[in-house]
Amino acid sequence: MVTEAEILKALSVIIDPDFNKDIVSLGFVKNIAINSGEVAFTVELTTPACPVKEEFRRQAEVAVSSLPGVEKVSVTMSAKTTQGQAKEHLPGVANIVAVASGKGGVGKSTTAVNLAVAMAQTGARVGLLDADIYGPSIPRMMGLAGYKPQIDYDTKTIHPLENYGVKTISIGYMIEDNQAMLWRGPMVAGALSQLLTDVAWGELDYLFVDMPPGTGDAQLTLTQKVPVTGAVLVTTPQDIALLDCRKGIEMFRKARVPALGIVENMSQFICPNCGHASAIFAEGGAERLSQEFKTEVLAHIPLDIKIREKADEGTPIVAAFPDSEQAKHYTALAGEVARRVSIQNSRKIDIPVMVQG
Ligand SMILES: Nc1ncnc2c1ncn2[C@@H]1O[C@H](COP(=O)(O)OP(=O)(O)OP(=O)(O)O)[C@@H](O)[C@H]1O
Repeated sequence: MVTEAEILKALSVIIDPDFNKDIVSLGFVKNIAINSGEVAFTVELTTPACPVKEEFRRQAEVAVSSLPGVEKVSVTMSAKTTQGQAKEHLPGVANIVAVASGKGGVGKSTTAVNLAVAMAQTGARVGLLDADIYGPSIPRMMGLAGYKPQIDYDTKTIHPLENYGVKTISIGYMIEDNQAMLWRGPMVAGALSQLLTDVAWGELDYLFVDMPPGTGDAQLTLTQKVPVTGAVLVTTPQDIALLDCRKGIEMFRKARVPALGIVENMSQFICPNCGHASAIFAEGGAERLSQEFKTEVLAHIPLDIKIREKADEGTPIVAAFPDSEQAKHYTALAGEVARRVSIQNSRKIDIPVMVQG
């Protein structure tokens, strides 16, 4: 009969490319059960959104099936998301990921919503906090406009609203349209602090924070109040957007928040009639920026009418058409973000946080 040691030896040829180590040394192999010729075990990854999950399963099956005496192999794939330092400050939240842009209107909220829903579709527990206090668009994009969250005044807790598997909170749920437009810095900081600390998120693997554009009060509040695992920077390929994106990366760097990578949105125009892709703006800018800052381009999202229509209707494209070409970009992006978060956490860099109040 095959032994546990033989199984582990066979599985130790499988290398996780992100950590550059084999899955046995990484402690991913669990619950080995041997019943004469039948072998079962679990491979526990660092995120349910692992882009190479199925490849790991296949390799594990092949490796163990080739052992003498093994007739049947069943591999269970599971995941335990690695923890950033958020948990100490927001109990239950494993990682906070900021979705930011230097410039307004580049599609940051559209990206944040589709990324959050795509991540939830992998089985991860996901929250989305709308930190765009002046112009909250999450309620509309998540199909939750007009809904009000339940607020428990005794315990000072706000209960998030949920749609498409994502828990969300936004100042837009609590105030009438455009009321916050006239708020000043301290009010913005106060409102955001409250959204950061008083929401009953429950257990989350990823809390995405849709930031307002630029490098202002909200960015300061977020990075000073809670430990952010990393930032996803959204830009369009235009020079001016890239220039502002650079400022965004620099701002997060100063706050000791690493850039997980860049999303180039409206990369190419996809003609709704013939499907032809044309690069309206210059190409290669996001790549140059990522090289300069030693980060990665996580996705190129096309300028596509369906993406806009679905966002406006309150059904993000990944929820409306999960198998579409457009949705695949966001699903791949979710995998890349999850990957970068796992890598970031494995580095165990001590990100000092200046926690205030
Ligand atoms: N890839 C895309 N294809 C087509 N339309 C898009 C795409 N990304 C975003 N849009 C559209 O562009 C407009 C601006 O997008 P969005 O509101 O997400 O930008 P933003 O950067 O969050 O803006 P703000 O700075 O106001 O917060 C919206 O109408 C949205 O539907």
